[in-house]
Amino acid sequence: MSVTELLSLADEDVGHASQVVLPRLSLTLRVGERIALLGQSGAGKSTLLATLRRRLAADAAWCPQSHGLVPQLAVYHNVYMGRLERHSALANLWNLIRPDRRAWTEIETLCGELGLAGLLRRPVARLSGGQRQRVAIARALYQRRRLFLGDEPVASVDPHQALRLLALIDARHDTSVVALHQRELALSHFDRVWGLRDGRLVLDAATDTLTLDDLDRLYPDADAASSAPADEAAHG
Ligand SMILES: Nc1ncnc2c1ncn2[C@@H]1O[C@H](COP(=O)(O)OP(=O)(O)OP(=O)(O)O)[C@@H](O)[C@H]1O
Repeated sequence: MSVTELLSLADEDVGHASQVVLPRLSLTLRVGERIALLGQSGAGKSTLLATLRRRLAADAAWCPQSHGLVPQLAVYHNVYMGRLERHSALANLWNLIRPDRRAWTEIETLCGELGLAGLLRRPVARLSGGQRQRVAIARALYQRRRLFLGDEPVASVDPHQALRLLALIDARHDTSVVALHQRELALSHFDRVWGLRDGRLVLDAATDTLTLDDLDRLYPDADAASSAPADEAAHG
């Protein structure tokens, strides 16, 4: 593997214990790349991210699709969980009762940048969907890793906010792989697209060589919709 490669898969079966989702997958992730991972629901984006996460655990900050937040706990504690494993159990327990001052200051700054100022004490259960998403991003940023792996981390925010959040992610990571459904965002913000369809990586290309039509081909439902009028005409 070259020094600029973070990971290389060569003809590997990627999937779950009970099911191979992406058979004989080959791809390379290089340092410095910003990759948009596209494909219709069920194409295998989360499965591939889980594999990257397993292989690159020490380098990877992880922002899961389900957010993985603890609703009863405050924003501060949820973000703090990003670094739980770096402290002793006793320190973590004590922090629950009396937040560590340095961690509080750092998380307060981070949350301010993410538009969550003033919400550190609020239980996550009392946040909006977009706010919860930003807490999940804050927890991933708090992990301080070189690589960001995100499973639809900007799915529930508006397009402007999505760009701002991605810029914050970029500022703190030299490499990222982000699953998303916004094709325009994939082309405007990322420098490479991995596109999954029918159990294969059918697209692995620089975004400046791609158009929205190229991305549309990753979605069989879009094929069906665009061919519907022709079918109707044929039957009419
Ligand atoms: N834990 C699991 N065990 C076995 N199969 C799974 C598991 N998780 C997902 N799958 C299957 O793997 C395939 C790919 O699912 P995956 O969640 O990776 O898709 P996705 O592209 O992330 O979808 P979405 O956009 O809906 O999140 C699906 O057929 C799914 O049913």
